[in-house]
Amino acid sequence: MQSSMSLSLSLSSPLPTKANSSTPRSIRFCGLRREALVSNLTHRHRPVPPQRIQRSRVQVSCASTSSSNGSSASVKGGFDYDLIIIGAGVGGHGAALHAVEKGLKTAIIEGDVVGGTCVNRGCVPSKALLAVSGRMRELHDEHHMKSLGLQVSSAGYDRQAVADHANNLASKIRSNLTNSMKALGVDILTGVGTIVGPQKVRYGKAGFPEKEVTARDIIIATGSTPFVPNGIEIDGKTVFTSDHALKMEWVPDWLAIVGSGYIGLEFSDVYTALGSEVTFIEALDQLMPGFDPEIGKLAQRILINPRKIDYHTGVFAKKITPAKDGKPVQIELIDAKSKEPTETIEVDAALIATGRAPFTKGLGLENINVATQRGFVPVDERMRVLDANGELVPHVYCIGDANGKLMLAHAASAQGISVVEQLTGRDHVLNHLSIPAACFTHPEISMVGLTEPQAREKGEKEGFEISVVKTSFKANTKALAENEGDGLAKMIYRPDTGEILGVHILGLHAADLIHEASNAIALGTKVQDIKFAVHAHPTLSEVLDELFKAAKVNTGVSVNEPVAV
Ligand SMILES: Cc1cc2nc3c(=O)[nH]c(=O)nc-3n(C[C@H](O)[C@H](O)[C@H](O)COP(=O)(O)OP(=O)(O)OC[C@H]3O[C@@H](n4cnc5c(N)ncnc54)[C@H](O)[C@@H]3O)c2cc1C
Ligand SMILES: NC(=O)c1ccc[n+]([C@@H]2O[C@H](COP(=O)([O-])OP(=O)(O)OC[C@H]3O[C@@H](n4cnc5c(N)ncnc54)[C@H](O)[C@@H]3O)[C@@H](O)[C@H]2O)c1
Repeated sequence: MQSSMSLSLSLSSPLPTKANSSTPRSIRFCGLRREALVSNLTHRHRPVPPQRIQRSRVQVSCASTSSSNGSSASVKGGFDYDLIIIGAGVGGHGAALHAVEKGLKTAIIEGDVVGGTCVNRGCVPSKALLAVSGRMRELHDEHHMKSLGLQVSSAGYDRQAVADHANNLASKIRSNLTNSMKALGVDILTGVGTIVGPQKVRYGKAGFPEKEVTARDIIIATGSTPFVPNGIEIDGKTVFTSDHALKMEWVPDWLAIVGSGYIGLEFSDVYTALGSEVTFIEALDQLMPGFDPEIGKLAQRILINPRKIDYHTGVFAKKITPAKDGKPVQIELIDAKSKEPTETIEVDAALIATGRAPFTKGLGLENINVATQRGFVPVDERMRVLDANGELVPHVYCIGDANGKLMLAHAASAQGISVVEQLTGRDHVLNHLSIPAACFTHPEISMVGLTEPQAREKGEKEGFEISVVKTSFKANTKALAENEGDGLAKMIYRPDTGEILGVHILGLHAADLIHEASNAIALGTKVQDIKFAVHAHPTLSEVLDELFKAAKVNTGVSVNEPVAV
């Protein structure tokens, strides 16, 4: 199990960006327009030979047409396709759309439903539930309402209608994704895909004859499933994972959440808003160990302490037994270091949020001499798959959760686009340190780049100083108008060069605010330049404006200083 936060640390490379103005405008993926994804691309490019810049002539529309491979390109080398993608989650979808746009004859193989984890069991339904919890929280906050001059009689909810909202949203986005691929001419092949040899994939559904297809290049995009530690028995009713929780079949009075990462924290926001009491069980010594420690502490003050949440840290859930025969769920805890039993707690239900495991079984990796590492497919910085000897496997790439680099939807998609750029003649390395992440609690938490301890460590190793600046939401007019002054933004940067190393935000709409910082990192924009960018007043974006303006950079060169007129 790897957290995205810890994984992001080892990655670095600079990243300027070039937006692609001819990207179709009407396709949406998990709320992100395609051009937004493309604009996260880069760099280190060599000129593309003109004959390779073929564009699909298929017009984008959301009409549901059967797929007929709209790409005008014929496949060189006698292959059925230029590109086969195994897995139609957000990573596969992003890669497929970019591939047809680049003129590649493309097929995508899906063994279950289009959209994968994010659309069906992840980002999409969880954000629908979080939209409900945000409103419930606000309506129940009498003090907040009174200070705005509002009077609201007690707010309630209809559990089934809440569940339907999440489910309907997933269906809608799933059908948008499917239609966008069909409209662009991606062949959607149904069945579980297995690599049977170089450039050859077999796929099929149980009860149907299997088929074989060939392609010049293959992208593995098979994603992940919930990781459940040994000793924990899942019954899907009283002991469950996020897959079950998203169906919102019931709201337990007392819920234990094992793991205080993204999933644990987001679900604690949902369940406490709907009336549950929550007990966190976290193996590490503090809650939310993946966040910048200062942001983690503040998150504890805002998101944990005032709510009906208690916690046990430094303990493992060694054994969990579902409720049965009138007995509640039993959770046996052991000390994370000594492994000695500490206590057994009894709750109504337990949500297991202990990370994700790569979904790579049955993929036939042994047929191309690839040995997984704890299930993850080993790749280099260009997502090219490495074999058991550490050599590149020609024509095979792996993107998204299955490679474990950064388990986020937009990272999977950006990796897919990056691979297609390489396949169509432009060298490309994605800067993972420019990829933002967000936790959609109320208020939200977001981050990009290094945490303060990581930046300090890097500075010590590489011999540079770091500086930190902070701004509070309490000084922001818009936040105060909303009566949402709780929050902090901090930036870690190099005072000698103005390079932005990391930005962390906790506060209203933090997930949206982070993009100014992530784009600055992606584009290599320095603090001394961005501090002169103008922000509309009164907006939350002024929180970042204040942050940039508070930074003190001394490059020894005065050309960037403002000129008095
Ligand atoms: C509760 C929850 C909330 C989340 N919220 C967010 C969020 O807000 N923001 C965010 O960025 N990320 C979020 N994530 C993470 C995000 O869902 C994943 O990072 C993302 O889905 C990974 O995309 P992927 O394309 O790599 O894999 P997946 O989305 O997992 O897709 C893989 C697809 O491959 C298919 N497949 C697997 N094996 C085969 C095979 N052999 N043949 C054919 N098909 C196969 C699967 O059926 C699946 O459809 C969340 C995750 C969870 C669980
Ligand atoms: N908003 C988002 O972007 C979002 C939301 C949900 C999920 N995700 C993605 O899904 C992935 C999985 O999320 P997650 O929260 O399950 O994983 P995570 O890695 O973020 O957190 C898991 C936590 O569980 C703890 N843990 C592990 N085993 C334990 C045990 N036996 N007992 C007690 N604690 C234990 C770990 O120390 C860690 O803090 C993440 O990597 C994230 O990228 C993203």
